Amino acid sequence: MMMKSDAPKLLTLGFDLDTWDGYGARVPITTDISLTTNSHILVCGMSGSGKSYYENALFSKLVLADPHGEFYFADYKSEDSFAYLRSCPHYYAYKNTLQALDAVYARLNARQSGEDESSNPITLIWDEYMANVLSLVNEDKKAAAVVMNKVSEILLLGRSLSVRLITTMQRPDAIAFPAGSRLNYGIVVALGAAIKSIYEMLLPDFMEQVKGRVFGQGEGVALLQGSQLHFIKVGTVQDFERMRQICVKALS
Ligand SMILES: Nc1ncnc2c1ncn2[C@@H]1O[C@H](COP(=O)(O)OP(=O)(O)OP(=O)(O)O)[C@@H](O)[C@H]1O
Repeated sequence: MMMKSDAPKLLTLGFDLDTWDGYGARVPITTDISLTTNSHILVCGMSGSGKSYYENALFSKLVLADPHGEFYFADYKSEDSFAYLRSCPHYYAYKNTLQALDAVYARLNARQSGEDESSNPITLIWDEYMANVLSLVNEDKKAAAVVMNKVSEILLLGRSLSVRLITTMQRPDAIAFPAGSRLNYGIVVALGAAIKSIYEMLLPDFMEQVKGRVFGQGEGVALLQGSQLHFIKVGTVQDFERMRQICVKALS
């Protein structure tokens, strides 16, 4: 049997934006990422909103929160933000991103069948998921559907099997998440300009609270478990070298 620990494990998502801007105080916004909660994370925002910067910072914080975690990184765009990860065995760029998905999906299936009795958290971080899916759809619709179904299965079944998905994209259109699986992101972060159509998809019940808000780069909203809305500021990374070392080690 999988041995599961449901002790709370806290991940800091950012800092309360209004307290920071109003009083200069950094009040962390944290969330439980133990097996008792749904800790799939969706990060979205337009180009330049600070997604990649946030992803690096979040990745290193997650490694510290999940010291026994296993990590895979799929980097579809494969540009400079994650270049330092290129030599890591669990880093998969451009056309190889599906290998990361297949590795994680196989682990999900092995845990589901009972063949794999481990329960340490397995996390797949997938940068530019939507762009990757759109490109697959253009190449081969059936193959793209298989990929989207695997992603949906991870979103639907991952929590209890300790398999987590973190995806970033500009617009999280429902088309890339069959069977309504987008609802299974327990943590949703939208950075930068408040795009009404994106908020309507992700925060339909919170439109009044976000009305009139303006967000700059590295600022935005975080919705936790579909019910707690926060306005967050990512803040600056204090020690890039240490952050990179933590991420490299996690993918090695
Ligand atoms: N919180 C932050 N603090 C300081 N600089 C930031 C922050 N967020 C982003 N930046 C800087 O802003 C620029 C754009 O950020 P980033 O590349 O993360 O955006 P992006 O949303 O990933 O854009 P794209 O989708 O085009 O890759 C980068 O130079 C990055 O270093």
